[in-house]
Amino acid sequence: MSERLSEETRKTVLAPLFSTGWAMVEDRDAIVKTFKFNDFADAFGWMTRAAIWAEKWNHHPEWENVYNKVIVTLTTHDVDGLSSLDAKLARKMDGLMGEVKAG
Ligand SMILES: C[C@H](O)[C@H](O)[C@H]1CNC2=NC(N)=NC(=O)C2=N1
Repeated sequence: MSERLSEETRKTVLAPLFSTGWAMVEDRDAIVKTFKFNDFADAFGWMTRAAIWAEKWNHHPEWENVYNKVIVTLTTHDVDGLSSLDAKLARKMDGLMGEVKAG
């Protein structure tokens, strides 16, 4: 089971994610990013890849897909805040962008 990120750890773990477009959600301990693709097929293909990792790690995103956009919010419900699993999934999602054409 994952633990909530400490103040010290979150500085080092979250800073690189903020530089790739992730941001803190205003009223909760969660991060959010909008991923944009060429079209729905690319967006859904990316979601399928991300879903396989989410299931493998038993860590699931809150996300919404509107045509070529996927708005992802990551937080760890079990600890009511951010854990290292959120950072791990965020990095994976960023990495998977290399497997589809970005819009
Ligand atoms: C019972 C199950 O293992 C847990 O509810 C898992 C499933 N996926 C999860 N996903 C996320 N994002 N946070 C969790 O705390 C979480 N917990």
